[in-house]
Amino acid sequence: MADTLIQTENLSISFGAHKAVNNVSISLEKGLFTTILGPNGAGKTTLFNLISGLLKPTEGKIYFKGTDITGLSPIERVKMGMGRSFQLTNVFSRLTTFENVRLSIQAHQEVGYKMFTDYRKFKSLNDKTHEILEEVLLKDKKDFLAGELSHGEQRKLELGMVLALQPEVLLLDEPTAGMSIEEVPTMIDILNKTKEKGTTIILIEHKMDMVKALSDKLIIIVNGAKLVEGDPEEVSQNPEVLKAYLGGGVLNEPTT
Ligand SMILES: Nc1ncnc2c1ncn2[C@@H]1O[C@H](COP(=O)(O)OP(=O)(O)OP(=O)(O)O)[C@@H](O)[C@H]1O
Repeated sequence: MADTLIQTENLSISFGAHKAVNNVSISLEKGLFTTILGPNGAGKTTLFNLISGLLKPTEGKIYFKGTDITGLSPIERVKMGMGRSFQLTNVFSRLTTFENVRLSIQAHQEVGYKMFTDYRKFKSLNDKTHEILEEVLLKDKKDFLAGELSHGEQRKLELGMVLALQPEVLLLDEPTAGMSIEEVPTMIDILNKTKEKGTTIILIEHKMDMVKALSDKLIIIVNGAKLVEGDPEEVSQNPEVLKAYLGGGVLNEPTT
């Protein structure tokens, strides 16, 4: 049995009278690729916001490697090894692809402008930037302004900027949203390689072909509550899950 990396215990949040996340207890294991699935408005992004610290729960606890992190800020959680993508809001469109990734590494290493006087630091930073650009398949675009990249390339850049933070666990909310169908397989490749390197990945995704290609474990959220979690094959045959997906079609069809 793999080690638990993140655990939520009876996690809830209400917006007014609406309980967007309702008493959710889940375990996210080290090394596993876990996908969180559920209908629109089920509470998946809100659950991510609670795990990454953007929202504070009304009730319940969150643990990272056994430590209670419920009261910690998002930045403190990043420093502990939790990385989350933010739907392009962190990409600087007037900097090059290369500069965006390098800045992210610099921020993580807390290296200021003084590094430009230290050649070795400068070189190791540039080498690391090249390495990440290669991982996210953007080496050829390194000198392009981020604003000139296609939407799909910007999503890869965003992923590169999160990888620059060397996270132990990566929280990805629909990383292919808005991408063309042709670009999706490259994102699947990148995520598979990231997993092979030992990063634990938690994904929110609607594209079933992608979910099937990547997931070791599924967690189904419906109406803010956990319906079921477990092995993808078993979960996708679960009668309650099929019912929640209106007759079972959704889990068996490749969708947009
Ligand atoms: N800050 C907020 N204030 C009020 N209601 C909110 C807030 N954030 C989310 N909600 C509500 O909580 C519910 C869950 O939203 P959430 O975005 O988490 O769903 P989701 O499962 O990620 O949906 P989708 O798949 O469409 O992205 C929705 O009804 C949404 O309107």
